[in-house]
Amino acid sequence: MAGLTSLRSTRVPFLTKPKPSPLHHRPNNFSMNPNPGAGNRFPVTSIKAQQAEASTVNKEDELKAKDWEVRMLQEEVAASQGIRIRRRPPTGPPVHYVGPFEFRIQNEGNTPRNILEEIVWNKDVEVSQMKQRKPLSSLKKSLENAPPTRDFVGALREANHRTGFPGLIAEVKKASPSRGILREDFDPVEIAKAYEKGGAACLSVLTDEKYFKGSFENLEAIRNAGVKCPLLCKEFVVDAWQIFYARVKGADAILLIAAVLPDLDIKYMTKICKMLGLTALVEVHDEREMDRVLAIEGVELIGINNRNLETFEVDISNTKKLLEGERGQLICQKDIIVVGESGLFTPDDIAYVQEAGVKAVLVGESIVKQSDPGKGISGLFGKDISL
Ligand SMILES: O=P(O)(O)OC[C@@H](O)[C@@H](O)c1c[nH]c2ccccc12
Repeated sequence: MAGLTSLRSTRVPFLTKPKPSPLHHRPNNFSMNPNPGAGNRFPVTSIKAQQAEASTVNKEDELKAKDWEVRMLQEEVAASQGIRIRRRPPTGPPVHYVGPFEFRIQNEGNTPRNILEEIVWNKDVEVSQMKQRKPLSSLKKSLENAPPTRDFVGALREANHRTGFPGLIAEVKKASPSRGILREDFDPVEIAKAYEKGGAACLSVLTDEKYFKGSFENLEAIRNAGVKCPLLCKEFVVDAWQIFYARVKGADAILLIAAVLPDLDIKYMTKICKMLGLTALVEVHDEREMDRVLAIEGVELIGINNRNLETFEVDISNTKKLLEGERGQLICQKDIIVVGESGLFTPDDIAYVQEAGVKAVLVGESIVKQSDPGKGISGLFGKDISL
């Protein structure tokens, strides 16, 4: 993100003088008349109305400029943390913009650079529309009578102790941008029940519709069908509103992606999760993201994604790489549970990530594709883990 990192050096503060406001152009006798009404060409009321109108226009312009500057600063902070995903498509400064960022937008296309960025940009629009339909105040009302959440981390630890294998988070996943449709006859409740019967400790339910063909209805239906496993809402969170929404729809845990969220967002959102009784699964893909997340107080569950969400490349040795040396030691000291995510198909794969240090795994494709997803679990572990 050279554009952002180079911002500081290219910033030329207030090179251009602020444009005079329309009020500066008023005729001399326009508003300074100490004796209004006497021989004035402009009636006083219309002068006041014009002044008021001009000042509202100025205020609006000013607010737009401030809003834009805040966004530029947020992007600068994100870039300084190595985050390559831009939260929204870049826009030029508002009309009449004068200020430190005026040389900022240069040669930047507003097409997403990769699939993750595209998903995030879409999510931003989707969430702002959903927020209008269901404002936070109404979500908070729905939560007044919500049943308590289930202990997601507790279920993983318990399964790990009981089976000697990493606790399984089995994913209810119909499709993905990298693999297309995984299963045509997709009944989310039936799949969820089969997973539970097959020994899954927790379930992950994709809720993104556009790219993963999931939905919040699926999450709600699984919750209401009497499934006891704690449920992870698998979503691209860009706004704290989504956390409240997930809780209303029956989630016990929610995904936060470090490639998308700067540290401050992760801190703030993990606090909101705690307040709502939800577990945050904070997902990382490389060393830098792992180090950022390890420096945040209160994170108890970290997922290592073996899939690069920008390129779709899958490499399960990523889990091992990120748990080697001091990072692994720090994770042990902090008693953090690590989840090995994506690309796990065989008992050997499970043994490999377990050896690397994970206490849990997140698996979708290899089990959802089986005609009986419950039996798919025995195939994955090489053993029936339901007993
Ligand atoms: O189907 P797989 O390769 O077993 O992967 C499951 C899960 O790890 C993957 O769906 C996933 C991990 N992190 C994500 C973030 C968003 C969407 C999807 C994901």
